[in-house]
Amino acid sequence: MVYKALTIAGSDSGGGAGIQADLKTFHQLRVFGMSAITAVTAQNTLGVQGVYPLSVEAVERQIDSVAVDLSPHAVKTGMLFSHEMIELVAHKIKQYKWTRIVVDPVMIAKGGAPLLKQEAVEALQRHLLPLAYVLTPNMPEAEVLTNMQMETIEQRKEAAKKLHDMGVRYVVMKGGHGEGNELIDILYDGEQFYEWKSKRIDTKHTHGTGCTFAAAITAQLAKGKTIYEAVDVAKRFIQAAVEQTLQIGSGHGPTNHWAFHE
Ligand SMILES: Nc1ncnc2c1ncn2[C@@H]1O[C@H](COP(=O)(O)OP(=O)(O)OP(=O)(O)O)[C@@H](O)[C@H]1O
Ligand SMILES: Cc1ncc(CO)c(N)n1
Repeated sequence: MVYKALTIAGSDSGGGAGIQADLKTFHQLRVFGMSAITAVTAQNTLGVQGVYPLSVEAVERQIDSVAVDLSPHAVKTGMLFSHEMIELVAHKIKQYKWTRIVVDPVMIAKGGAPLLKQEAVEALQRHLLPLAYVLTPNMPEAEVLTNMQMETIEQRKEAAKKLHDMGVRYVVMKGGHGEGNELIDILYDGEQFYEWKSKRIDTKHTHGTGCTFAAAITAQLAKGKTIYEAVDVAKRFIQAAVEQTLQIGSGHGPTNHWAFHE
């Protein structure tokens, strides 16, 4: 059986985040990767030098081409940039009756460059969250989506409940932006919370951690794994990828997509 996953996201020329991180992660987890590119970014380990969105029509064609011929088992969304693109993606998810949807609500790159227009946040809340099987916000993204504070674990759990109320099936709150040496990722399934704790690795090479983590969840869901199993593998995948970074580029380098073996 060949498991297939589609990523609808932006291209990172530097290869560490976006479409490139997703495809490398799918591949490493033995899932056939396909892509619909929403925007091309000129990007490296030093930052984002340019953002060039594709037309809605170009994205629609890519999604249709994949959908009619290659039927993905799971779909991930990353950088969507505008409300028009969000509405299109929501429409396509409904049209093709896709259910295993992982929405990574990408808003800004680590260096601060915007990857989603501010006015598109409402479209994300209205159109995409209700279709999300899994939502993987980092702490600043969860703050924007819920208008709630994320300082304590209790506050993050309350925010997860609110996101669940907004229509998300499973909320995975990433803990990369937290304080202290311990990193806590939280899964909320509407009833219970599950926590993954790990030691924060002291490195500046964390470009693309969020994309890679969400892509690993997507790959596991494509194989029919449960959400708990998917997050568990993703956590181990990202831990190994940050632990064994490649030390390339002179800024915030990419993670190592070769590091984890199932
Ligand atoms: N320094 C670190 N050491 C270990 N794990 C980390 C580290 N930084 C992030 N992670 C893990 O990586 C995953 C992604 O978390 P994070 O909150 O950094 O995502 P993100 O901000 O969306 O990343 P990006 O915007 O760079 O794609 C989480 O599982 C988190 O626990
Ligand atoms: C294209 C793209 N998507 C997502 C991120 C977030 O890490 C990034 N830096 N670039």
